[in-house]
Amino acid sequence: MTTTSTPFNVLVTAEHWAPEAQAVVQQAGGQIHFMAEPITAQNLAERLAQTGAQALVLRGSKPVSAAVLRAAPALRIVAKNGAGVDSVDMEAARTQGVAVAVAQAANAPAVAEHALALMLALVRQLPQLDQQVRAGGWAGSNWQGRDFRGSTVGIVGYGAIGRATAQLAAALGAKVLVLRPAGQADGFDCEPDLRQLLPRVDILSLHCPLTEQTRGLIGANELALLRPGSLLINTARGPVVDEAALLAALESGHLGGAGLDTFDIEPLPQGHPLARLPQVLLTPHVAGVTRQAALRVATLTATNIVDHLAGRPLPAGHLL
Ligand SMILES: NC(=O)C1=CN([C@@H]2O[C@H](COP(=O)(O)OP(=O)(O)OC[C@H]3O[C@@H](n4cnc5c(N)ncnc54)[C@H](O)[C@@H]3O)[C@@H](O)[C@H]2O)C=CC1
Ligand SMILES: O=C(O)C(=O)CO
Repeated sequence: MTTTSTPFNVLVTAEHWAPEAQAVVQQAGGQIHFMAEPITAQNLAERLAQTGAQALVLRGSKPVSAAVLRAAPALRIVAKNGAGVDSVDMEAARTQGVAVAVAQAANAPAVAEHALALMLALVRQLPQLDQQVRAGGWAGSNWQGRDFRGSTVGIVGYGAIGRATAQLAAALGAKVLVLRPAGQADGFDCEPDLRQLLPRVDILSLHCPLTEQTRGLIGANELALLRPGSLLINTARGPVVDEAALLAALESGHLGGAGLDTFDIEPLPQGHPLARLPQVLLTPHVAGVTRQAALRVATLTATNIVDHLAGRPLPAGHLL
């Protein structure tokens, strides 16, 4: 059992957390506090100050700004209950000596399966076929689909999720091309230049974090470099893609379809133009949320907190 020397407080940016994760914290002497939605920078700062929390469990993309961190002098770790820390001011955390940890790779298999599900559904035009049958249509042998096997899948962001997605796609017979410095990544071909990679792929799947370098990484120029009829899968973060450019590429027919789990604004506003396009599959930022992944993520997040507060080093890749 993990223990820290003194009792500590953990604030969770949600109303629930897996009981198994709570048990890990409580057995180490931690007291858990929850927060109700909506969570803003202001009420998060207030609650951190009020609870004197040493650890913050970040569920979802709640704003952990410099002001929030300044309001929490006792805080020693922000533990993301997941992978993406784009809502955390990393520079301010460094300045204040607050560690930022992720549940590295714990939801990767789930996100990879979701990305692959989006790819297959789009390649086989499942949304359109489903609608056709419901409307009384029956294309039958007049329909011609296309194989996923033999497609080239481009992977941008070859970390835990990118690697898992590449493996699943390859297992189904796709060629994989990874955006990475020359050489090979686990046997997959690599291309170091995004502009060279884009015209070589049928499906582009995004798995990089949202950073100042990746914001708008896929804009109008990049979309134009994709082959006509290509597919875009974004389970990373909405702003990695220029949403207006994406819409234009879909409406012009240059892009054959898109599978999107993440958006500029979440929840996706009602009546959003993307929701009017039949060649677009939309899911509500749930790629990483399976029962199994949620449990792995929560218990790893709890272990990261307990270990860090006890002065034990976290495994490589967990502490950013
Ligand atoms: N839709 C969902 O439910 C989920 C989405 N995510 C998103 O997926 C992202 C990736 O997660 P993991 O694979 O676990 O993270 P990771 O840290 O294991 O991998 C990220 C990879 O992206 C690479 N990268 C960083 N900047 C890049 C750039 N400019 N160009 C190309 N590659 C770049 C890194 O070198 C690293 O290999 C998260 O940051 C998060 O935004 C993560 C989990 C769930
Ligand atoms: O882990 C993450 O970053 C998420 O997007 C949560 O599902």
